[in-house]
Amino acid sequence: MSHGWGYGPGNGPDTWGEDFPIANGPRQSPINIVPKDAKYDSTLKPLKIKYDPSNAKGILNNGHSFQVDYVDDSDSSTLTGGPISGTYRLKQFHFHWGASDDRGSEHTINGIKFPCELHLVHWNTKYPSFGDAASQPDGLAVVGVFLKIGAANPRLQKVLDALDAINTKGKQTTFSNFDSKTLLPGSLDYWTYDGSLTTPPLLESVTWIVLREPISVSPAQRSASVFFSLRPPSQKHRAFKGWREEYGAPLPK
Ligand SMILES: NS(=O)(=O)NCC1=CS(=O)(=O)c2ccccc21
Ligand SMILES: [Zn+2]
Repeated sequence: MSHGWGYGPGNGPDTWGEDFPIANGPRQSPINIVPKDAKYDSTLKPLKIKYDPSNAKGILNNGHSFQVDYVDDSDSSTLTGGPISGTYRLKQFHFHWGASDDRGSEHTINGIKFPCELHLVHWNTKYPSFGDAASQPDGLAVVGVFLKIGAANPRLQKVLDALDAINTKGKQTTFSNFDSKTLLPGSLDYWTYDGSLTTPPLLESVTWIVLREPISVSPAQRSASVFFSLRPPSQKHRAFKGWREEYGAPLPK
């Protein structure tokens, strides 16, 4: 009997294509980002992020990571601007951690892995629901934020403190009044490309918006989440573009 997907030797990313043939599709994520190869696009806009802390609903151990789910029945927590058209609603955020400081992120920059990567998942309100949007080429927009080892990040602490209550797969608990905007770095400069979910079902419905500036996490904070550690999947090379705040100037090479 085939066991579920994961990051182990028998069920890791190299095996996912057996149950999810789209793993060999044309716009699979994650990728390696090479800043000097980013193409400037004058049509790119600044990101507009509006999150209502009261939309935070709960925190769940989904067996592969932990995710904070948001109420998404109105446009009170949205992503607009950037490379996307229309309004995308925040659905959830989650993290990808490594078992050690030298790995964990899914995207890489010049082949370098970060110890962690935050994903804020949004869905296009031109579709009636998240489920409908997830199967459309412009259905999802995920903001990726790298975490680097450094000073303790107080804004992460509320999330980390909740992990003890969800220490087994399927456990969830209330998680309210959390402003996920506080997790973002000072600069919203980004790279963007059309890609996919990085985990099964690997749907090719994601506009990736990867922020250039990382946020910090302390060694103690990282190890507090190591029991969610995930081995990052292999990277694929895909075209991507860069945007910078000053008059839409290209990101420095
Ligand atoms: N790392 S990732 O954000 O690309 N994939 C995780 C993910 C985000 S999601 O909520 O869109 C979703 C629905 C179903 C299966 C996985 C996922
Ligand atoms: Zn993710």
